[in-house]
Amino acid sequence: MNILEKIIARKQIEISESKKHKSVSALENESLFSRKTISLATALRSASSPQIISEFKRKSPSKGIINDQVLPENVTSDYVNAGAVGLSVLTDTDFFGGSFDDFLKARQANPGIPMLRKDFIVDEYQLYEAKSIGADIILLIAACLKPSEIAALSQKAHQLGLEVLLEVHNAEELEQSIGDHIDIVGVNNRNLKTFETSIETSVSLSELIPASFVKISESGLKDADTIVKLYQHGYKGFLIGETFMKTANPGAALADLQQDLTQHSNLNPLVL
Ligand SMILES: O=C(O)c1ccccc1NCC(=O)[C@H](O)[C@H](O)COP(=O)(O)O
Repeated sequence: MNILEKIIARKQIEISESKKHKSVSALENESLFSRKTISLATALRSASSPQIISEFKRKSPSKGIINDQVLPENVTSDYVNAGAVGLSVLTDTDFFGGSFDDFLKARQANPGIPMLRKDFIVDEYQLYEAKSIGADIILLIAACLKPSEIAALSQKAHQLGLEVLLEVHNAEELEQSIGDHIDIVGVNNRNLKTFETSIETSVSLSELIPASFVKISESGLKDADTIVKLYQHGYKGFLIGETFMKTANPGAALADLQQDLTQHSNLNPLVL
C-alpha cells in the first residue's frame, strides 16, 4: 500500500466511527453550520499579485514532527496579520497530528478569512463535518477518488455553500477530474510515492489547466523566486505549510516571504 492508500484505509474506519457518534442532523445543529462561507476563489481571482494560503501543519508522513511547540490560534492569527489570503488547517489526526479542535481554534481567532479543511475527503459525511467546524473550502484529491465521486462530492459541497479545491498530481488526473463543479485547481508538487517535491509538476501542468480555472500550486514551496516563476505560469495562489511551520515563528516566516515578494522585480504573469 502506498501512503495515500494507507491514509484512506484509516480514514474509512474513522468515518464509520464518527457516524456512530454524531449524526448528520447533529452536525447540522452545530452553531457554525449556518455560518455564511467566504470565497477563496474570489479572493484569488481578484488578486493582482501572488497570494499565500498558509497551512497549520504539526507533522506529516514525509517529515515526521514539524512543529509541536505552537498553538493554532496564535500561528493562524499571525498568518492573517502577515497577509495570508487564506488558511489551511489539517484535521487529520493520525498522519498529520491535526484535529477539529485545531480548526475550531483557528476559526475562532480568524472569523473573516477563507479556511480550507485540509483532510482526505472520501464521504459526503465529511462535508457536513467541514461545514460544522466553520470551513469554507474542502479538498478533493483526484488520486483517491473516481471522477464520478468528485462530481457528486462537489455537488453536495456546493449545496452546503462550500467551495471545492481539486488536487491533481499529473495530466491524467487533471483530464479525468476537471469540470465545471471545481472552484480551484491545485497542482501538488509532491510525488506521493517518493515524497519528493518538484515545481516542474506545476510548470508542466499549468498549460493543461483551462484559463477559466483559478489555479494554485501546493507543496515544497520555499522562496519568492519559485513563487514568482509559478505566478508567471498563471498560478495565483501558493499553499505553504512546512516552510513556515518548521520555524519557531511561522507567522514571521510568512512576513519575510511577503517582503521578498514585494521586493521582487519580475511580477508580471506570462500571457499563456
Ligand atoms: O506532507 C506530506 O508529507 C504529505 C504526505 C502524503 C499526503 C499528503 C501530504 N501533504 C499534504 C499537502 O498537500 C501539504 O500539506 C501542503 O501542500 C503543504 O505542503 P508543504 O508546504 O510542503 O508542507
